[in-house]
Amino acid sequence: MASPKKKLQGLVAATITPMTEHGEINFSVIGQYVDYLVKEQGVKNIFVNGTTGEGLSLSISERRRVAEEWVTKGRNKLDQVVIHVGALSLKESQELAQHAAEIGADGIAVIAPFFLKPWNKDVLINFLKEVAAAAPALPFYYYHIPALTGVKIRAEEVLDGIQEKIPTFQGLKFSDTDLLDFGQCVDQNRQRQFAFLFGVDEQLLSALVMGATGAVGSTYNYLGKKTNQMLEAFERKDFSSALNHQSHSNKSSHSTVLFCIQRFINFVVKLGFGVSQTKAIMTLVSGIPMGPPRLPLQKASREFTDNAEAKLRSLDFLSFNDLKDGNLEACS
Ligand SMILES: CC(=O)N[C@H](C=O)[C@@H](O)[C@H](O)[C@H](O)CO
Ligand SMILES: CC(=O)C(=O)O
Repeated sequence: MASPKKKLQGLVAATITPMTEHGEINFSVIGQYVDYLVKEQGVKNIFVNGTTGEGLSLSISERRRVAEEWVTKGRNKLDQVVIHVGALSLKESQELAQHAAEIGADGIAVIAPFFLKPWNKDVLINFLKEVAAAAPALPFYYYHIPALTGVKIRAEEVLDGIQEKIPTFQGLKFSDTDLLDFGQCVDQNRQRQFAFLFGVDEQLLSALVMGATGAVGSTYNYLGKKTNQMLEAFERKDFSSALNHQSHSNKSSHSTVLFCIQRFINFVVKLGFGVSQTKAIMTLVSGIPMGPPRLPLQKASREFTDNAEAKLRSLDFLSFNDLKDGNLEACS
């Protein structure tokens, strides 16, 4: 049984896997990356080898080494390190789950298998159960991301009775825009101490209203500080500040943080939000080289990186320096 440890809450950064220009993993910057998240963004939880981390584009031995590096460098600095261990091969997934336990990770998360797919909730739960059983002392999270897995089984159904099947089940990472399904997950599990982690960053405020207890996302790598202020305002039940996070009321509604976060994410979405975009933006904002993604081909992403810098520097609503310093009040 999982030890009832501290509940995972607040912001969780979906970490990028830094790479060299040749596409090899650049382990040497992970320590610096931990410090950046903690000191500059106020983010102390991470989700490793997920979508943003390109977990499914890495080899199993790379995934093991990446997980080890984050756990080692995060020791005494981070609150929780959750490792995504989903894979098409149950054996590989179990191997990664066991490995996560051995290295002292704080939890594991698993997506639905996405090639030969589970056709109903019981088949999916049985797969998740087999993975969870390989790490019987680690909190287990189901990572619901139907747009990418193609597994459209509603999360509400997956959660129904899951704790009886998976005793280590501790929460849901919900990366979908169906707020009805998300709200049902919260409502149907009120007596349980599950973590409800929302994964569509641009809709976080709406998800908080529906009962999200935290959020996992790519944008918390570089918008963590501002998003934390929104969470704090929400926590104080200060909804107008959450929506309009600013100390001076004489600014136009366009200068509000929520809308600035939204504008910024919208800008990235228009660039074609993906791992290469996230890597390029994080490199520019943090100064830590994230390199190209493993996929797609490196040349294309390097072209993108050059483009991204020019575009980021010419945003009409936010200066590059204000973005870097997290001064989203400066949004105009
Ligand atoms: C598909 C994907 O990568 N989703 C991320 C996490 O679940 C989010 O953090 C998005 O990157 C973000 O919400 C922007 O759309
Ligand atoms: C965003 C997220 O949670 C992931 O990259 O897996």
